[in-house]
Amino acid sequence: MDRTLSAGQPPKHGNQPEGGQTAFWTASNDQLLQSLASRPTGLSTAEANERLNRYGPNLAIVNFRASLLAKLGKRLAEPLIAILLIAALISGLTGDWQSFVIIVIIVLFSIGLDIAQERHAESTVDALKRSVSVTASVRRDGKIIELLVEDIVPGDVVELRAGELVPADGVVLTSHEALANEAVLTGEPYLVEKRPGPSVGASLSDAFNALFGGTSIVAGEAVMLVTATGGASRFGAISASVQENEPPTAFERGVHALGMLILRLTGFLVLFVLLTQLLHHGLSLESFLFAVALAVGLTPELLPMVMTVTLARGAARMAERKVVVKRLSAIHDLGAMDVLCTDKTGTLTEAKIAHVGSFDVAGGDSARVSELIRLNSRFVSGMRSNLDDAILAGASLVPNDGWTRLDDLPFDFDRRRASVLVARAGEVEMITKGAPEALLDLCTEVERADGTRVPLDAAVRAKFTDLMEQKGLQGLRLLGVAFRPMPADCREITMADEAGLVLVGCAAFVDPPKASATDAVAGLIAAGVRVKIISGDAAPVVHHLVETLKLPTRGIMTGEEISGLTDAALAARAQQTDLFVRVSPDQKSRIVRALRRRRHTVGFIGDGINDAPAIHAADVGLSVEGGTDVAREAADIILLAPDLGVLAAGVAEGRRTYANIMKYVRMGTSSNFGNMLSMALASLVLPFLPLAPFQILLNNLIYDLSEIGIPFDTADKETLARPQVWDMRAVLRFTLIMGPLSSLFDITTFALLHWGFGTDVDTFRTAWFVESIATQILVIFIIRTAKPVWTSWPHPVLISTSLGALAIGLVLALTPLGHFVGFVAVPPPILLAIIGIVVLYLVAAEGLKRVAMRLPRH
Ligand SMILES: Nc1ncnc2c1ncn2[C@@H]1O[C@H](COP(=O)(O)OP(=O)(O)OP(=O)(O)O)[C@@H](O)[C@H]1O
Ligand SMILES: [Mg+2]
Repeated sequence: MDRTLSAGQPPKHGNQPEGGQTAFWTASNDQLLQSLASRPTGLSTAEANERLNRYGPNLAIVNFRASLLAKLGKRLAEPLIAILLIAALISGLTGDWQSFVIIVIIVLFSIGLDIAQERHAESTVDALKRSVSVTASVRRDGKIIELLVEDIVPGDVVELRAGELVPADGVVLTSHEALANEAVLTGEPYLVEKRPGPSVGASLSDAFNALFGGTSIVAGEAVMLVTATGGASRFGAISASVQENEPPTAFERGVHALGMLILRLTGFLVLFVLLTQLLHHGLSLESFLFAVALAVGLTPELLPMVMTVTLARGAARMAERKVVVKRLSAIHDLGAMDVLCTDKTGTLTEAKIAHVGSFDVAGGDSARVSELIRLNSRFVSGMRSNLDDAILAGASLVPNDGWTRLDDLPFDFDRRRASVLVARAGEVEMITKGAPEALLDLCTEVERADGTRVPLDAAVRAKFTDLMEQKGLQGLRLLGVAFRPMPADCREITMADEAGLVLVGCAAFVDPPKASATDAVAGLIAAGVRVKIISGDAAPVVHHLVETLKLPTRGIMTGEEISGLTDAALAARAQQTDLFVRVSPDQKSRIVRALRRRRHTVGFIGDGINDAPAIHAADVGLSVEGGTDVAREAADIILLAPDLGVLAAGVAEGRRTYANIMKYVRMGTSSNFGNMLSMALASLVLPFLPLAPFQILLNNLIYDLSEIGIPFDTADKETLARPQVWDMRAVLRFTLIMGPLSSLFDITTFALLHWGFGTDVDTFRTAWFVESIATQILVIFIIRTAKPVWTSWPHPVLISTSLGALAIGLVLALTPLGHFVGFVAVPPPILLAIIGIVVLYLVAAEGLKRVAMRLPRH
């Protein structure tokens, strides 16, 4: 079999089964270049365009956005809608065309609204996502260009650096200490070294020369030849299934559980009504249709629409404040978030790092330190950090000092250092820079200002440690600098060479604190969000920052302490601690998981490679526009302006979303449910049905209309002031208080009409219709807020949809138009009595809601 050929000819669409892909990594690079008709300098634009047409875009999920038809199909299959459609069918078959038409309108209305809103939401989110999409450096026409990942084709040659995502499947052409994180593919947290092949084994674990789309480079650099893109790549198939089964948020689970509960209650109620009707009046078509109409009335068919619209509006509003939401449901998590973890650079500081000086072991100014650290930064490969930029800021670009680079060991966040091997006039030296405390442990000697070397004894060590502490407390970030003379024939270095070093001193950097952070943190704390700082930097620097910004924090833990703790012990400690210093990337995510174990809803904001695992582990992962690709890819939300202040606005948005969905839920569980329940009960006592089946449906349709405005509503300051988490007990409490209240007034109405006024069937139904519509709709103004109704003003859209729907209902019931649906003129005394009951109900609801909405005590 010609495996190289099939690797070069990926299918245009479709998911190849995992493992169904050939082991392209067993072919030599020359073979692959040949079969892909490519060369190390890359493709030409013409070739690339032709291939883009042939193979399609490099998207993990081809046509993931389902077609309109598929969306329609999905919705028609939902149980709620299925119930409605069966009901319509039965009505139609039994000749009840009015019910048939009304149910069909309800279905079309709810599905149409839902799909339209979802499409709108998708296009909003897609546009936003595109604005933060990831690019790759591709060799085209002999130049290096930044290209959207989706435009990459088989045969492309891509340059990868630490912090970047691998955009497609391919092989390593050349590499320099490249380490890949393939956890998405293998589940293994270890970093895998990548170097040119071919490899001999066909299994995934042998593929040291293969790079897979969706994994990332965390250290070093590599140049890759793309062999498969889009759905033909290995990760394409996996991510398609992952994406579809994204686990629901706690909030979505709660809403779903409630939906199922209502569904079950509905089933029970319908059977109950059917049975009693059967016993009382024998089998009748009308009572059957009545039961069906009750079921329709009980279904919260607008819930999906309310969820999508509130989220999409939330996303759009957040976009205005330069916050891009990649995963819509993250808005819920943001509203529920009660702990925010942040790294230091960029969020709490300006990330404008400047190299302000260097000192030797005795604390004196040192030009030697500056010279060595510059050599290191100049020759080191891999990710260029902002510290390197600061070091090289003043230096000339191509200094003619005779030094040449032989080899290097790029920076990674676990070693926290970087080394270069350099030579000049036969003299070979390794120069290492990194976190000074750790560097100190690798040193055996120190170089003094006069150039002499002395052993690094306890006294020197203590003095130097003291010095670092002092400088750190002044807010200076430090990088230690050391060197090691190497044999003249040395051409390569390994990690084992990073020992027996000669310490020279430290370079000092400033990164000004961000003044706006003080208010932003205060705002978050006032909103019930605890802020924790998780930094790879040293304790004194973080302390200084916290003091300068006057951040209220308690407790501190170091990475060293954390590494000695079990997950359970860490969970207990992490809750009480706000500062974490010298932590590794892995520890950042351990802290996040520990806090989640303690039932906190945790946010994590960061920009580096070292933050990506924690961003991924958090309930809501946040990154910033300038962050590394891996961090931005792992994030659910991206801040275009790295400002914690906008985050407070995002949190408020999440809570508003939550509040509005709760309004719909409360309406459904109390007034609507109460009404339907009353009707079921009344049907047992009354010699006739309280409403004709299609009148119930009409009632339901008008009620639905009144609720379209809910997603637009405003939320009270009090609601925005604390994290909002789905609380089933609170929902049940509300239902058990407000539901019976509504039933009480319904039954009073029944009694008054039937026994008090002794009305005939049609008058009864007309009057009941008016009472039912008015109470159901108007109560929204009461239960939309926990505050006295007159102190909280609803959004104009909600006012108009509610009052508009009410007007339609009243016109239908009280004007000659009502004759078409079986209504008659209601005598004024009855009308007055109904108005009285409605007013009394609203007053009672206003009085009781405080009890019903009282927060559970923690
Ligand atoms: N380019 C580099 N070369 C050598 N050492 C480095 C380099 N960059 C960072 N370090 C060391 O690694 C440590 C951790 O890196 P860094 O401070 O970026 O972590 P972090 O968790 O992102 O911190 P922050 O909270 O400031 O964002 C630094 O304090 C420094 O000692
Ligand atoms: Mg950082």
